[in-house]
Amino acid sequence: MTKRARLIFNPTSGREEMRRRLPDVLQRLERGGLETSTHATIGEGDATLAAADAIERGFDLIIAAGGDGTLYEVINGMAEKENRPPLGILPLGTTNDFARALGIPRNWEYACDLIIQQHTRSIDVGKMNQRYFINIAGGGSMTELTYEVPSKLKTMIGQLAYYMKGIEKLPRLRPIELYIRTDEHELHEEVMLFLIANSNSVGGFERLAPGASLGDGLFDCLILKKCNLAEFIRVVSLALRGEHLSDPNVIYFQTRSIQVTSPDYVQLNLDGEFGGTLPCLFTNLPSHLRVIVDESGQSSYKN
Ligand SMILES: Nc1ncnc2c1ncn2[C@@H]1O[C@H](COP(=O)(O)OP(=O)(O)OP(=O)(O)O)[C@@H](O)[C@H]1O
Repeated sequence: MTKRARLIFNPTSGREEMRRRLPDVLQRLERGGLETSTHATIGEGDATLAAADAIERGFDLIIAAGGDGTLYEVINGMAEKENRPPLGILPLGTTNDFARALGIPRNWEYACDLIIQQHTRSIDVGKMNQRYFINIAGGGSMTELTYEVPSKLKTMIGQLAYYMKGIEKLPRLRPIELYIRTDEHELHEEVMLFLIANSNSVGGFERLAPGASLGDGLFDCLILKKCNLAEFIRVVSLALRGEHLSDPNVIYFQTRSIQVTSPDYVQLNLDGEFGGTLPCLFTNLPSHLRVIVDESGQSSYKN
């Protein structure tokens, strides 16, 4: 039976690939039995409204085409609804951390074929106050950098934009004072940054949270204690190799809910987007969303 899909795409994502690909994508989905209508996003927040609207209109499937930013917005439109149809992903953004965590290929034809096959997997969703995330949340000086890169700039120079911004920001590192409370831990610490990971593939740091699994109902929490620039750089280079968890400057634990407060003004980053400021409560919503994945080769998916 033909199913109705709603394709929500960001025409500015990546190198504007979706603009060129749209007719081919629609044709391929149609041939695979998915009658697909589209919504091109017009700016920030639009994908959230479009996803909520698609659920209300009873679509069988929602497809998010773009980068992590688009995906974040779509999930925020879906997470509070009672009925949540499966979510397909066409990873056409500059960064596609989440798609990579699920083993969804960047190749649009292959990604379309996965959506046609509709093999789903239930994944945990992170809730932070009234917002939702799937990859990672965090706060601290370094985590402010991702959403400061304007979308236009990202389109033009892609991944390079992140590195430029990162380098610019390094001398501005400053510690923040945090109070952290979970069922198991209570901490009061001066920290450089804290990260709450849901998946294990984050911002090019594939081994940042090696224990994180999208289906275990737990967050992997990483806290980098106050340190100097040399120590900071050492931890970052260890993190690239996945060897940072035993560093004395790193606190690591798993938990299902975590409360974070601070006397400082601390901005939050949710899946690379600005996510408000502290205080906040993070809760893991186990198996909250069904995402279409590759049945055969989920190399990086851990269960
Ligand atoms: N028509 C539009 N014009 C400009 N920005 C848009 C438009 N539609 C959506 N956006 C915004 O663009 C942001 C970035 O989108 P997305 O993540 O899909 O692409 P990207 O920048 O290539 O990838 P990433 O953010 O993963 O690096 C989204 O957060 C969204 O709010």
